[in-house]
Amino acid sequence: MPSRTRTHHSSLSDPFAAALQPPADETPAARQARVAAEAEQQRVSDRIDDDLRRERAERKRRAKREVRVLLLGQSESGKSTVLKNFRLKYAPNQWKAELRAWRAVVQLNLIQNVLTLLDVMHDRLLLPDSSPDALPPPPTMSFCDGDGDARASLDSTATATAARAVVLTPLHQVLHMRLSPLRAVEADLRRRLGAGDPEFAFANGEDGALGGAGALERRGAAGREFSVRGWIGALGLAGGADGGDGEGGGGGGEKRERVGEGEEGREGKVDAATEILATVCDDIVALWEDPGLRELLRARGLRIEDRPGFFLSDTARITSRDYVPSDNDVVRARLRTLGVQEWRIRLEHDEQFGSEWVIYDVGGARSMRHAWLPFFDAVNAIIFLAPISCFDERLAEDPAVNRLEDSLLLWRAIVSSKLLGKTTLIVFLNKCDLLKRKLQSGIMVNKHLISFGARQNEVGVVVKCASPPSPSPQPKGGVESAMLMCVLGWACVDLKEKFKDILRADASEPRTTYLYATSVTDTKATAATLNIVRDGIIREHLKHAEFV
Ligand SMILES: Nc1nc2c(ncn2[C@@H]2O[C@H](COP(=O)(O)OP(=O)(O)OP(=O)(O)O)[C@@H](O)[C@H]2O)c(=O)[nH]1
Ligand SMILES: [Mg+2]
Repeated sequence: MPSRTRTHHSSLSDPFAAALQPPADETPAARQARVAAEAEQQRVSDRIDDDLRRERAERKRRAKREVRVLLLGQSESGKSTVLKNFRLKYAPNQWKAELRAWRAVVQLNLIQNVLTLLDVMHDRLLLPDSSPDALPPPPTMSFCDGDGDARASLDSTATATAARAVVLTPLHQVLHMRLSPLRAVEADLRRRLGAGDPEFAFANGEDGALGGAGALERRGAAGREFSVRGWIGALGLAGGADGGDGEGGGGGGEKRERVGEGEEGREGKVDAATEILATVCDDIVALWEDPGLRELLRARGLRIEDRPGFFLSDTARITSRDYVPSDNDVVRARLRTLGVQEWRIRLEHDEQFGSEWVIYDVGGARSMRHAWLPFFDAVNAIIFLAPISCFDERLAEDPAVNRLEDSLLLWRAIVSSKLLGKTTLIVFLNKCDLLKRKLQSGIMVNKHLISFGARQNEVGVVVKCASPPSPSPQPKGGVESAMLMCVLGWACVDLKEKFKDILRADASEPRTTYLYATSVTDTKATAATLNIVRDGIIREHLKHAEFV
């Protein structure tokens, strides 16, 4: 056995090879067993190599099939809401399976609505004779625009005076007292949804999001906002490989109990939050329908019904013991995003190319925007959300900045980015429903947006449009409604132009860009828009991949 002898000799200078050598006195039977074992080891090793090769090839195939989309826009622009719409439309079975898990979030939103009302009353009940200065600004999430500090302070003085004129009664005191236990329920729900977990955080100004806010503001809706790094973790959803849907950015951490099931799921009984909510249902309804409180809200310029996560109109339904959130409840529920969440969505009933989508949902607050950059060169398309209803609001993180101006600045940064030169850009001019409501209440766009100054004197144009030129049909509701449609149309058309102007002036490369006026809480209309968007993205993707 010359070769063996040779190997044996070479092993003298190689301690590792020496260790692997068969003993010099190996018997034929032992040799046979050894050779068989080595062959088996080789077979296993080859199988592992094959598996890895197959996995790599599958990953490559998948990457070709995958469509990657990045959702961008300031906080509260509607990014997560678009993601929800996408899942509702294209992964309906998984969506349905998760509805129940959203119950705690909707309950938390409702309780936060109630606590905001209690805070508004609290100051009034505590300070019946206080001076106007003692009253803090209204607890809106974003700041209403003023024409500078002096004007703002005049406004707040007038607001405080009007609020002081509202009389609260002992009934308000009783309701306040009866509903106060909801503070503990709120804390409990927050804990169940992830408080104390380093992966989760509250928006209590940790990122400067509430800078410059007054005391009530800090206690108000914004201060209460709840943030999560990932729904799957917060809601205790199964997610991941089986469902073809999971989260990357926020992954890890222990699996919490399924909050949607809570104690009920484990023990067949109703959980504490649900039980307490059921017992205070009538008090919540009484408080929300109370004329005195409504007057106080009006006096303080607080339109809580326009705030994200508003559920007071659905109190009876949500506080029932067997409440399961509807599609629309989940779409309207507010859960602020932290960091970047990666969602893998396998489109149900769709086997063709483009059946796998990876959607990145990011936190939109200023302090989180640095985390967007690493995803720029990895996506086929960006859906940019610009909430156009916020023309009269200022950024929570920087009250000096108008929210609409911030969106325009963000848009400019995106179109001028060289990294995004080949990326399909889609803009959703979002929250058109809220814009319509604001215009209906008499607020004018050009009063708040400096860059719309040129339009300031063109209200006449709107008035002239009161009788729409034929052949446009007269909208239902007569001249007033026609005027409103005109204002809305004018604002949208003008804003669309504004976004296009920026694209023309600042784009790093010329490219197709799609702009849509949306209200993404309207799931039916959004489903139709998403279909068009999906087809457009796939077409662009195929073009770049040189498949067509
Ligand atoms: N009325 C109305 N509300 C909307 C619309 N789009 C989003 N919302 C609501 O606005 C709130 C904020 O939406 P999100 O999707 O959470 O906003 P986001 O951009 O993900 O915000 P961050 O996670 O903070 O970056 C939610 O309560 C939504 O239901 C819209 O078109 N109309
Ligand atoms: Mg979000």
